[in-house]
Amino acid sequence: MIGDHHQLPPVVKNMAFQKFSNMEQSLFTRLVRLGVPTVDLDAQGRARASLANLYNWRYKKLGSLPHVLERPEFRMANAGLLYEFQLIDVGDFNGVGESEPTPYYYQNLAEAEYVVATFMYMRMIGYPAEDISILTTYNGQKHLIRDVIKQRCGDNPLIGQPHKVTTVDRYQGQQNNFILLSLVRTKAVGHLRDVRRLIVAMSRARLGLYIFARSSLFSNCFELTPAFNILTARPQVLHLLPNECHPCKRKLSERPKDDPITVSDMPQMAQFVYDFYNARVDELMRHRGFIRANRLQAPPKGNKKPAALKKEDGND
Ligand SMILES: Nc1ncnc2c1ncn2[C@@H]1O[C@H](COP(=O)(O)OP(=O)(O)OP(=O)(O)O)[C@@H](O)[C@H]1O
Repeated sequence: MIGDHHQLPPVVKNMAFQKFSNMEQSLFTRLVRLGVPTVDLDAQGRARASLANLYNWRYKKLGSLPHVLERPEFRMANAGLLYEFQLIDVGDFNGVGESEPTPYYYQNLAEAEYVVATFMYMRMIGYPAEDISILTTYNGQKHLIRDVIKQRCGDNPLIGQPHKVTTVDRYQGQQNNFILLSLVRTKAVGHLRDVRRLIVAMSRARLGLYIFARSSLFSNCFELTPAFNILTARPQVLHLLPNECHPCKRKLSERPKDDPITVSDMPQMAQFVYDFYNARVDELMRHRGFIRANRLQAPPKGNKKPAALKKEDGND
């Protein structure tokens, strides 16, 4: 029998079966708890070793197989992005963070727009759409992200659609090269406090993981500290290198040629992506004459005008 009791258990919808018969506990967990001898696998073959550090603390001694240290795709950086993983702090948009239009149906518009803008940015610098999955911890947010995609780039053949937009729970057992993750909540940690959900969320990406969240909330949650201590050791504003194209020619360990630009919030990212797209389409038209390119809708309007992008002096 094979299983990972550090990931999420089966969903049992019947309350009596779930609580009284304890059927929420998988057979594998039951056997482990009864002291049945088990063998722990001690090497993962999915992700860059740096990404695996976000969840290997939960296992006895989880190292990495040689191919994730040696193969070129694992040695190269992610084009256009300074870091191969980052926690991006997302503030309120027009005074709103999480919202709950109906009970337990959580949404966060700032994160939805930020995630979609990042997806569009990645597409414009050459990432294949099928290499990117968008995950979130709530069904409400999944629907909101799908709506934002439809509105911003749904019918745009230059951008296309991500491989999947779904919840962490539904994505258990699946993987993709690049994962954009929205954690939604801004007032309470909610069900990410279940470390098994955190482990699933952190372990889906092979090459890049970008987490959009209210940083102060999650980094102060005791259960999540091993992962969030690593995440918060890096700056929590998105660092972009828009002159790079996918596939990246920069090694993960190499300093980029240009100084990165930092994005302070969602409206700034949305405006940047809007301008970046228009500049690219104009350039295509200049060089290739007429092309059929959709124009983007104006970026989301906040109460304040988005600030100008900042160039970082040097990079750490
Ligand atoms: N020995 C190996 N050689 C090459 N690639 C490997 C090896 N082992 C695992 N992988 C890669 O790692 C990925 C994850 O492996 P697998 O799906 O077996 O893990 P898992 O434990 O079922 O993952 P999870 O339950 O976390 O989704 C595979 O898709 C494969 O790409």
